[in-house]
Amino acid sequence: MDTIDTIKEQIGNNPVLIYMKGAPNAPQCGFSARAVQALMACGEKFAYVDILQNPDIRTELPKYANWPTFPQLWIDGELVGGSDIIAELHESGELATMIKAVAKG
Ligand SMILES: N[C@@H](CCC(=O)N[C@@H](CS)C(=O)NCC(=O)O)C(=O)O
Repeated sequence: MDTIDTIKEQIGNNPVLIYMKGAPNAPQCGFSARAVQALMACGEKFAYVDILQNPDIRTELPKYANWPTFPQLWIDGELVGGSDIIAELHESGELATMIKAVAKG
């Protein structure tokens, strides 16, 4: 499978998905750490892809998403944004609402 197909499958199969550096319990970048903390605070399950372990995705996703950096949060197949947007949505309470809506189908 080529990298873009892999990305499409990941985004399509996981209602809440974060592309990040490292893992949620061991983030390898402050931006990823901040983003994943906000996600964990919402209390729902989410999927992640460690782009440091997947260099092809690190190269291809920014072009596919038209978003240059990581982390990237995808909810219900749509790009939400990076750590700045995630932090804003978390502070306003919208992040939990968005995630709970998807988690409950
Ligand atoms: N303001 C950005 C900061 C994210 C950022 O600058 N990420 C950098 C450093 S982790 C990045 O992904 N660079 C490209 C790369 O490392 O492939 C956000 O809101 O997410």
